[in-house]
Amino acid sequence: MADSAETRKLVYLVTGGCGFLGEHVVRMLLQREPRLYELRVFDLHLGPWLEELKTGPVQVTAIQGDVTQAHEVAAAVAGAHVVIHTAGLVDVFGRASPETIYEVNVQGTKNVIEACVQTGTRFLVYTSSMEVVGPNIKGHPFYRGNEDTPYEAIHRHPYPCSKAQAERLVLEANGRKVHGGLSLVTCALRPTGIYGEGHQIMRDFYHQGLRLGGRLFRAIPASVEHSRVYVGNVAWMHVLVAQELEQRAALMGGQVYFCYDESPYKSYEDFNMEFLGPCGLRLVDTRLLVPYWLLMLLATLNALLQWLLRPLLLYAPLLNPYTLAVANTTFTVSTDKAQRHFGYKPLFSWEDSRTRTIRWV
Ligand SMILES: NC(=O)C1=CN([C@@H]2O[C@H](COP(=O)(O)OP(=O)(O)OC[C@H]3O[C@@H](n4cnc5c(N)ncnc54)[C@H](O)[C@@H]3O)[C@@H](O)[C@H]2O)C=CC1
Ligand SMILES: C[C@H](CCCC(C)(C)O)[C@H]1CC[C@H]2[C@@H]3[C@H](O)CC4=CC(=O)CC[C@]4(C)[C@H]3CC[C@]12C
Repeated sequence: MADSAETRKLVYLVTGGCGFLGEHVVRMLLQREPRLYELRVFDLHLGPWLEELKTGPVQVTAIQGDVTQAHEVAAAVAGAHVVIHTAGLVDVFGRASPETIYEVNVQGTKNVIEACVQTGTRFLVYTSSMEVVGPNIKGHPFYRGNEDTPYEAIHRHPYPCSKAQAERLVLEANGRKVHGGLSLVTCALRPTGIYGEGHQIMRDFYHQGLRLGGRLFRAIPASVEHSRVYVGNVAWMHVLVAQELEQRAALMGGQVYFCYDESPYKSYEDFNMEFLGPCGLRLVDTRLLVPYWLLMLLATLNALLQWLLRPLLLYAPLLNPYTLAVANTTFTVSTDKAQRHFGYKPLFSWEDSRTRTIRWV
């Protein structure tokens, strides 16, 4: 029934559709949006897995393009009903320059907004980040906070600064008149640290553990808690928002939502052990041997080395003053705003999310 030509009439565009989150959004749309007629997947680097999706009832159009190029974005957006903008440069390790991070995350988002306005696309869902809130440069904990919790969101690092700027642009664009005279409806989703199939840092930790004889070394106190969210639930939340934006425009337009599910609050390292433990790794407590001041010193040395070596090679280890500060600051969310506004409930239980991730690692 859902496959009849009359029910399939919507065109969706997913920017960054070949990334870790983007691929899950693309697959979720194909599974859970019966009104889909065409799905445009826009990315700088297209994945070979897209080919296998082209045989189904939905027209899957792969578009190799760059969000920093306004004309490429406008061509991809033209005729789309909904844009899900996940493309971004996720870099907290100093791999890219601050200018490039701004170009992709801020200018790229401006281009997406302007393309919607020019071409008459009315619904825009933006993948923001918890990082637009915190942890802030003062290392203040954010404990079981929600979208209305007061918090000093002050940042210096280019990644959170660029995400915050882009999120503001998206929210301010809500209500703008698009081509044809109707209003643009926008909203932003703020995932906490995402995990699941395709999470590259998890694989890196796994390989690092193997190299160290099946051990990883605890650097951060177990009492520092983080919220984490399964990629399938983040994708589901994007799909649900996209589906509900039209009917609930007055309520949801211009709003932000944290992405949450039933994943337990744990330290970054203990949480990773939920998956790496069953894969044969163990976490060794060396915190008494490596005190925080020594870690900070190592992180600062890494930053200095990165700067010194930059003319010769790219040195970008996981540990730097910023990642250490994020890993060492409690950031947990507790909210039901997405449930109240558009009926979100996690699609995957914690057990499911854990099993799927372990299988992937
Ligand atoms: N990974 C995480 O824990 C979190 C990620 N986010 C946000 O989610 C979004 C997706 O992140 P991930 O999937 O983790 O990253 P990712 O790096 O796996 O995916 C980003 C995608 O965007 C594409 N892209 C980058 N620059 C582009 C450009 N100039 N033009 C077109 N496409 C471009 C990349 O090729 C990639 O496929 C990002 O906006 C990120 O800020 C938010 C919170 C947490
Ligand atoms: C890589 C960090 C852990 C290494 C710490 C060390 C070296 C002491 O073991 C990761 C700790 C927290 C992560 C970030 C957090 O989950 C929030 C994020 C949100 C985003 O939008 C993008 C990714 C990230 C910044 C994420 C990046 C890795 C950590 C810093």
